[in-house]
Amino acid sequence: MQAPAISFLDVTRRYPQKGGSDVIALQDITLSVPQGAVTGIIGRSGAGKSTLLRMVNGLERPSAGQVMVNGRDVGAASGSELRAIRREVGMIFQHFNLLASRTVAENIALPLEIAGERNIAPRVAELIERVGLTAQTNRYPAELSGGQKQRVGIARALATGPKVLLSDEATSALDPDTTRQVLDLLARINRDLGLTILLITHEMAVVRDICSHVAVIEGGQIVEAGETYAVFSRPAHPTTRSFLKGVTGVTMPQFVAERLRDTPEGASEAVVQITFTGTHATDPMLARLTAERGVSVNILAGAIEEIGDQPFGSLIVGIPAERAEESRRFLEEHGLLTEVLGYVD
Ligand SMILES: Nc1ncnc2c1ncn2[C@@H]1O[C@H](COP(=O)(O)OP(=O)(O)OP(=O)(O)O)[C@@H](O)[C@H]1O
Repeated sequence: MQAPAISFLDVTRRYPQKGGSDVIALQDITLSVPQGAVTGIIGRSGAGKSTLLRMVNGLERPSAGQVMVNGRDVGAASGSELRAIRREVGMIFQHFNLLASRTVAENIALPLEIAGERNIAPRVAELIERVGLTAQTNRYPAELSGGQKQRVGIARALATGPKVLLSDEATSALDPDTTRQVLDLLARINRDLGLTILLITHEMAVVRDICSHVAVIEGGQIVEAGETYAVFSRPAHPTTRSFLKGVTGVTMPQFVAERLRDTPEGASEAVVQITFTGTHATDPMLARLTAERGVSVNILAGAIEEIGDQPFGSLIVGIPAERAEESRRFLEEHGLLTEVLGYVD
């Protein structure tokens, strides 16, 4: 197996407080970020996301443990070694951090100038084309939309040819359409350049849309991590479940919600949510349930999305109450996930 692009090994970060106990921003974090993948770290405000991200380019150092980037120990690096790591790690920001007095081209050229590169113009032109800003080459940041500013940020981060791109809430200041476009651009860059992307976000929709892997952080600890489709289909931690509310799957139709109750006594149907991922998504399991077991299934709502490159389907169905348990077992045995949401008369 390929070595991870980034590994956090038992990383703790404490901030000493004058006259008080330390703030523990991160505690015993162990996490691998796979090469060439898009990995999302999701958490609420204050969970420790920024601290974790900033360790990858040495803006923060661990109080204990190690952060390895492409086999190099960032926490122990100094001087030229740290500069070498930083050339391999680009970063984009929520508020873009562009220089107002420089044009699009001049902002993108800046890291190349700092690195002492010559013959910068062709490289800048290529980067501008990659992010779709050729018509804006000589504009100033104040003349650009938020999405265009973030494209400049992305081109600037790519200028020195990094292997890893860090994204600090890059779409949090953008509207949903612009967010979609910027995420599409990041996904394309990940594919075309094989760049590893590590992003932090507080929105599960961002994880759903571009991350193949996800880690959920709370109170400075990773509470759940794995491939996105796996975490989405079987979220184990309550925090993950609360982040997932409304982000995937189907919403219960109003006419069902109004009649739903918790107890099965005397009910005619059980209302069951069925989730299927990967290859199971296209299996005609409901048809088989009817054909093989003679159970008639009443489809109430459904949606199929793509999560982490895998089909991810959710259905809400009505199943005759007295056959519900047997039907659930049948579906689970064939790799689908089921949950009884309630009962209707
Ligand atoms: N320099 C510092 N000194 C003291 N405490 C700090 C410092 N930086 C961060 N912290 C604390 O560490 C914890 C984690 O902060 P961090 O900024 O990493 O969280 P976050 O998840 O990125 O939050 P947000 O989304 O609000 O930026 C918080 O409790 C924060 O107050």
